[in-house]
Amino acid sequence: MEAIEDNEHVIEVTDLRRAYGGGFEAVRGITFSVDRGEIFALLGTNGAGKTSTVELLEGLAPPSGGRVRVLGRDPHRERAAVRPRTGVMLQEGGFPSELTVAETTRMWAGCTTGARPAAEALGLVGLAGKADVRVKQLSGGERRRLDLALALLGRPEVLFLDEPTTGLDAEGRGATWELVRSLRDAGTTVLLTTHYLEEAEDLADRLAILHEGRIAATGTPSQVTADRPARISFELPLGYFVGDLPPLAALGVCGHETDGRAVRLRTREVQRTATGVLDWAERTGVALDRLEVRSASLEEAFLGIAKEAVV
Ligand SMILES: Nc1ncnc2c1ncn2[C@@H]1O[C@H](COP(=O)(O)OP(=O)(O)OP(=O)(O)O)[C@@H](O)[C@H]1O
Repeated sequence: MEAIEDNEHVIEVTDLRRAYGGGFEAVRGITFSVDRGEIFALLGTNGAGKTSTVELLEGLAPPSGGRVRVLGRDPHRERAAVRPRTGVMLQEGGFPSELTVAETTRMWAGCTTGARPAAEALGLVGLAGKADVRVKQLSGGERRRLDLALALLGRPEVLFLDEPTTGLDAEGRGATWELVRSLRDAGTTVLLTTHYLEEAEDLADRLAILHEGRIAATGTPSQVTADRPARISFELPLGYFVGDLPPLAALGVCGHETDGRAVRLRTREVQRTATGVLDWAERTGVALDRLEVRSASLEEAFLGIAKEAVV
């Protein structure tokens, strides 16, 4: 099979659009690319267009506008060439529930060219001990892991993971993240959708936040959070109020909240604000309890984007 050049993008999406039967446009001109060995996360509110986009990447439907390339090819028109080189983990894997885990995996392997041995795929996702259990008896989290094992059977170069850790407990989620990282380190390109922002923050090399069919923010997790205000929080001693601090605007504060003695300041100039607050505490001779300085999390960036878009 012809391989794409190393310097080309493994996934390339240009001004992509998808309209449904009634004329509703779920994907409204998005552009991004994913390089070999990168983990790219698509985030977004419900109905933002993540699944609609991933289905186009998987070649399940043609776009209504724009262009999509996976491994240098059109995944819809050249599906026969692209599909064997990709692994797909859908939101709801549909397999016969009466079969055992091993039977299901072997059946799937039978339809996959160059498949890994079933036991190896099950071992990767920690299901080796469940080989003889019927699929219907698996827990929700175990079914998710079986979905992942099936997606990995063909040693895919590109892996599409649609909400891979939904229903998994903290341990299962951690194990899946570790597996995805090791696949990435071995050169697999991963595109995932997720509702867990800490998952994207932890796992993704780069990400895009979709909102109403458009990309509202994209970059590395730290680029996406960089222009969001950081937070400085502390508790004032009894008898002191936020009005006792120097004028907040002069400290570079762009917003604040108080709750009893607790004060939370938002700032884009963390050093200036923190120095101003600590200088004041020193001069006044007060101790600030529970002092914390935190840069914006992806969750704050996400909520900010959703809120701005509503205004
Ligand atoms: N077959 C369809 N016909 C018409 N509209 C559809 C169809 N499939 C999806 N939509 C609409 O397109 C929009 C995007 O849906 P999509 O499933 O891509 O969102 P999503 O970001 O994956 O959402 P979620 O996080 O809820 O899974 C939604 O408003 C949805 O109702």
